[in-house]
Amino acid sequence: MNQVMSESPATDSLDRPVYSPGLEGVIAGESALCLVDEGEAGLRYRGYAIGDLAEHGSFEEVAFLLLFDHLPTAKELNDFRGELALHSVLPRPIEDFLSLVPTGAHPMDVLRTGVSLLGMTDPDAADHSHEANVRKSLRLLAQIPLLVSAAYRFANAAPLAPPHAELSFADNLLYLLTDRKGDEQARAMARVLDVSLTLYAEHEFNASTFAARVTASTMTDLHSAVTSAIGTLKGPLHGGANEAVAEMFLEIGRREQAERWVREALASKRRIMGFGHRVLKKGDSRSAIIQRHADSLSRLCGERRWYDIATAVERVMQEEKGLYPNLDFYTAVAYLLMAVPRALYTPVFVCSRITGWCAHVIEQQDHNRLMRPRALYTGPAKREYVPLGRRT
Ligand SMILES: CC(=O)SCCNC(=O)CCNC(=O)[C@H](O)C(C)(C)COP(=O)(O)OP(=O)(O)OC[C@H]1O[C@@H](n2cnc3c(N)ncnc32)[C@H](O)[C@@H]1OP(=O)(O)O
Ligand SMILES: O=C([O-])CC(=O)C(=O)O
Repeated sequence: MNQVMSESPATDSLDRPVYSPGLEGVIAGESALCLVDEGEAGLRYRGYAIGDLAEHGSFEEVAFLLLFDHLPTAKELNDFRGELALHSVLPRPIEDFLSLVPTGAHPMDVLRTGVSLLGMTDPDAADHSHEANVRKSLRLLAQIPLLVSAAYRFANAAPLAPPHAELSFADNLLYLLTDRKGDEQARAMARVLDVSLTLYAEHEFNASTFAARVTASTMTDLHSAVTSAIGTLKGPLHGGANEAVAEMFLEIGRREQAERWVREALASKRRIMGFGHRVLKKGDSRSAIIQRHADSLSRLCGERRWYDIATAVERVMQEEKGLYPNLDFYTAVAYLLMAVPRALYTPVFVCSRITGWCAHVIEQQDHNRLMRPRALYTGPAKREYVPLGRRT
């Protein structure tokens, strides 16, 4: 603890408890994982600038940094990759579970239940220590891409894809999601996917991470906290937005239709997915990074349609609402180019954010205080109980 916190709730000038709808602006805890700053400091993971990590690092380095507090040496990175390869296997009950999934279930729902099941089969299921939490985190990081891929392939009666231990995390994920690996386009796609995984890995007390920390603060198991987080990420105001952005691009169809589509949507009070942010009111620095990569990938693939629609939508949103794109917006352009199945966009977010969630759960439980805020009561005052037989 750097600061001494007052034990009584914060009050305003009239001595009323401070209430902020949606907890906007509320400091709800301490964390050494991520700095979200709209000023010069920008976005940093454990002190490292996001631009440096995305452009010069790899997602595996970022995952190691978040879980172990320092950037890995070459040997540590090699050992980390080896350990992930070792854990790249799904236990038998997962296969049985996939055969029971109802047709048409969303992969995020399959993932939520699948991770819950992984919690029951984890060799450290009964151990909630720091060391066990780290081991569980590594297993989840290795298992989630397999679960995402298996769920999708099972639902589409496609053969399961085995993981390739010699591939990087992003190369392997691209292969699991799209069957692509090795050629020039696939290498460029995997590089952009790697950047997007780095950008998605961590973002302070966003809704899903906060849900994970609230759950973890009861000192329950790590898989329970991750299950809470997956359910929270799924919503379209949070991680579900990346899939919704792609749906919007498909609905718009052609660049020439973008302006009219957006103006009509705004006139009918629709929210435009991929714009706005609770904290980043002057723009999301991650967006410029993924936009640059989506642009180069569009050129390489000779497919400008999605990028052109996106820039047209962005221009109208700037003019009409003064709102900036968030990370989900140009990420959808990149994933469309990679031909990632749309229902897997938010599960790909999970493949990355699992690192941030696990690091937060570990941090929460290492310095725990139960999260239990208060509510401002708005219900009726005293009411007399009327026995059932006399109620009209
Ligand atoms: C990785 C991530 O999770 S990033 C977020 C992904 N989510 C999305 O892209 C969904 C679309 N965006 C939104 O719904 C919002 O911007 C949120 C939920 C992300 C943040 O919202 P808040 O901080 O609560 O902003 P709030 O809802 O108060 O909006 C402020 C104003 O901007 C408008 N606004 C905000 N976002 C949008 C949007 N995407 N489209 C249209 N108008 C918007 C609101 O209608 C409101 O206008 P008003 O003052 O005229 O009523
Ligand atoms: O911080 C937030 O509220 C949402 C977000 O951008 C993220 O989770 O990456």
